[in-house]
Amino acid sequence: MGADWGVIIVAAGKGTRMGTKESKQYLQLADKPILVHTLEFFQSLDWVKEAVLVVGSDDVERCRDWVKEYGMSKVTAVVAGGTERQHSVHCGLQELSTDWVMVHDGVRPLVTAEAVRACCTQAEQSGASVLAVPVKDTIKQVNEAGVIVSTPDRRSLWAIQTPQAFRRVLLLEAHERALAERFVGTDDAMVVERMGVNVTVAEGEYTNIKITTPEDLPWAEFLLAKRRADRAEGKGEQR
Ligand SMILES: Nc1ccn([C@@H]2O[C@H](COP(=O)(O)OP(=O)(O)OP(=O)(O)O)[C@@H](O)[C@H]2O)c(=O)n1
Ligand SMILES: C[C@](O)(CO)[C@H](O)COP(=O)(O)O
Repeated sequence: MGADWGVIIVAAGKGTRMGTKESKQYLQLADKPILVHTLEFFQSLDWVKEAVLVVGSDDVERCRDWVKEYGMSKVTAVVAGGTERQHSVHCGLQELSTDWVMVHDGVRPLVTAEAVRACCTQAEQSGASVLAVPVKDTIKQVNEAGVIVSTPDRRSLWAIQTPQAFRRVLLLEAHERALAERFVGTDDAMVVERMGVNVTVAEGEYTNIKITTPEDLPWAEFLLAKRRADRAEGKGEQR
């Protein structure tokens, strides 16, 4: 990686689909809250110089305490997010000064350095790149009556993940425009794509799951335990 990078970790969601009283990013995964795993991961990447954490307004103080407690020296700001994920990213963007930025979901704690490196390397070449994996199932488009209306060619379908990596000025301009035009998308690539800018995909890993619904939790526990066991045997990524 030629450049210094910053990362915005968005964790201001309510976790409605998880259905727990405590928002999912604060649930325990093995020995630590999910969000702490994610923060520790980015703290460990040598090309990441700055991190901004975006959380719900009621959680800012406890997260600032965690940043101190867990020694997250790269976290330069903990700020309150907005009503939609996109608004939370916009809040985080105001706090970053690096030329290159990644946006990452706080609830994707199992991303690997190899995948993030691939995404950042590709972004430095193309200006905008996101991690993604080819879709493994046959996908159908279904209408309101439950009837299949089309079967898109699977070879062109990718499941999009984070991090999503961009030149900061590009992402800022795209977010400002989306805000002014009241466009709300489900990821950052969408706000950049609509400006007519090409966003490339970098192939990631199926294990970079977004913890979304209750069945994701035991799956994440398993993947984390396996990764730790592999590391103890000197296999896989060491950090
Ligand atoms: N207003 C929001 C909404 C989401 N997020 C963050 O964006 C990431 C991906 O969103 P998702 O998995 O959809 O999380 P939630 O919005 O919390 O989940 P749900 O849609 O089930 O309520 C999460 O880390 C979430 O905290 C955010 O920072 N601000
Ligand atoms: C950005 C994302 O992680 C890509 O998969 C996703 O769009 C996040 O939010 P969602 O609410 O689950 O769509």
